[in-house]
Formats: sequence, C-alpha cells, structure tokens
Amino acid sequence: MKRIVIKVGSHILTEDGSIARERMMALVGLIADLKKHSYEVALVSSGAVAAGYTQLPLDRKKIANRQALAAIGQPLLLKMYQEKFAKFGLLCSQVLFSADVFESDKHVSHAKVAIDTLLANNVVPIINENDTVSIEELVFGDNDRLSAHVAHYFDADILVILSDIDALYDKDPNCHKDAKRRAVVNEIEEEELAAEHTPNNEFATGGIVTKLQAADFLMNHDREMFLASGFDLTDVRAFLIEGVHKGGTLFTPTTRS
Ligand SMILES: Nc1ncnc2c1ncn2[C@@H]1O[C@H](COP(=O)(O)OP(=O)(O)O)[C@@H](O)[C@H]1O
Ligand SMILES: N[C@@H](CCC(=O)OP(=O)(O)O)C(=O)O
Repeated sequence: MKRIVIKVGSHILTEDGSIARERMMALVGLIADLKKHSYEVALVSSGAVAAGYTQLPLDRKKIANRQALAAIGQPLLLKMYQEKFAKFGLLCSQVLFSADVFESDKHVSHAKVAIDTLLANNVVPIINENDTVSIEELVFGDNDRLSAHVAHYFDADILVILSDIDALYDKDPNCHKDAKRRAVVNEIEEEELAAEHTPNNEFATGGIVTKLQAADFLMNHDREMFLASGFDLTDVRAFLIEGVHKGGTLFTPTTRS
C-alpha cells in the first residue's frame, strides 16, 4: 500500500470570500477514489485563517488577529470536511502541529503512532499548523514546508501539492506568457530557494519558493514531490491513478530517475 500526503493551499479552498465548497468536495472525492485504489492518504489543509475571516473580518496583517481567525476558522473547516467525507462513508480527523514537534524525536514518534493508528483504521488525518499558538520560533508559516516534514517523518512515498498553479515553470507564468513548464526536476538551485515569496492570493503565505523548499527538503531525504493544479484535478488523477504524467511537475532525486 502506498502512503501519500496531499497538501491543498488557501487559494484552492476559498472563493469570493467564502470556502469553495465545490472544490473541497472534488478534493474529498479524489481522496475517496485514491483510497479505493489502495492508497493511504493524509491531507494537509490550509484555510483556517480564510475560514475564520468569513465569520469575522479582522485585519489579517496583525499576527494576533491571524491567531484569532485560525481559532475561529479551524473548527469550521473541519466541520465542512467531516460533512463531505461522510458522504463517502469516511471519517476524518484533526491533527495540529507546530514546527518544534519536528525537532524532537520523542514528539515525532508520538505523533507517528497517532497518524499510523488513524490510517490503519481508514480515517483521513487532516493536518494544519496550530496557527493559534505557532508564532515566532514555533512557526513554519506556510503549509508547504510543514507538509514536506509530515511526508518525510511519517514515511509517505510522495507529497502531492495541489496549488493555484498547475506546475513549476521556468518563470512566473502569471507574469510571463512564454513561461515553460518544467515536467521533471532533479535539483533546485540555491538562488531559487532564496528568492522572495510570491503568493498569488490574500490568504496564501508561501508562493512558489516554499514549494521549492519543500521539494528540496524531500529530495535531500530521497523522497518525491508532485506539484499540480488544485483547481482542476485531471493531472493529479492521471498521475496517481492511471500512472500517466501529463501535466504537473515531478520533483524526484537524481538517484531515482
Ligand atoms: N516559476 C514559477 N512557477 C510557477 N509559479 C510561480 C513561479 N514563480 C512564481 N509563481 C507564483 O506562485 C504562485 C503559487 O503560490 P501560492 O499562491 O502560494 O499557491 P497556493 O496558495 O496554491 O499554495 C503561482 O500562482 C505563481 O503566481
Ligand atoms: N495555516 C494557515 C495556512 C496558510 C498557508 O500556508 O496558506 P497556503 O500558502 O495557501 O498553503 C491556515 O490554515 O490558514
């Protein structure tokens, strides 16, 4: 059985100031199908701050307000996921991490027991950063790097990032019409890892750089990452279910390709 971690960003989960229910439903449908194809699936979902903002539009630039919005939004997000997974007869669960968990072997092994037990019982773990308490040195700040840690420390075969962009390009395709897709990447340059963050949505925090940092972390640990569109799930379905790499970018260590 293959274990995968899927990460979905805030932009995919929000639309016109609300949670994008249809896209959430499509994602849950994909996970249900993957489970039928014998995958174990854990989901890293952003969207707590965005969900909180639908209820109380506080100024999101203030850290204290983001902490409060996450506290409001996280239970709402989970409630929506629970309703949608129930339509497929599946249970889901909430797991919240702060960055320091991954600095302690003891904490990682406790968390792994919980994740393994959920997966063994056919329950989908839905993971997010604990944004209410994760500030300063405790913070990842973006779920791209969090999901890479989850994939590595909990032994996933691959991390799949579903983004508002359908692949990695040689330059930002939202600014350059002639940008070319990079189908397979084996190595990431230092300067690409140090570039500025370029999120394409008011609730997103990462941009392409944190996705590259996630991929670099995984490739350095001999693991793979696949980046594809979260708006249209055709490419990720083809890749995971049919084994066909049409769109999207596969990051794979040189030793494997
Ligand atoms: N070389 C590149 N290839 C792909 N996307 C890029 C590139 N450079 C910058 N970007 C930007 O990064 C954005 C993806 O990051 P982000 O908005 O944080 O995604 P998400 O919320 O889905 O995690 C794209 O929409 C695009 O504008
Ligand atoms: N933990 C935050 C996630 C913010 C974030 O990383 O968003 P994104 O860059 O869209 O993955 C939340 O749930 O709102």
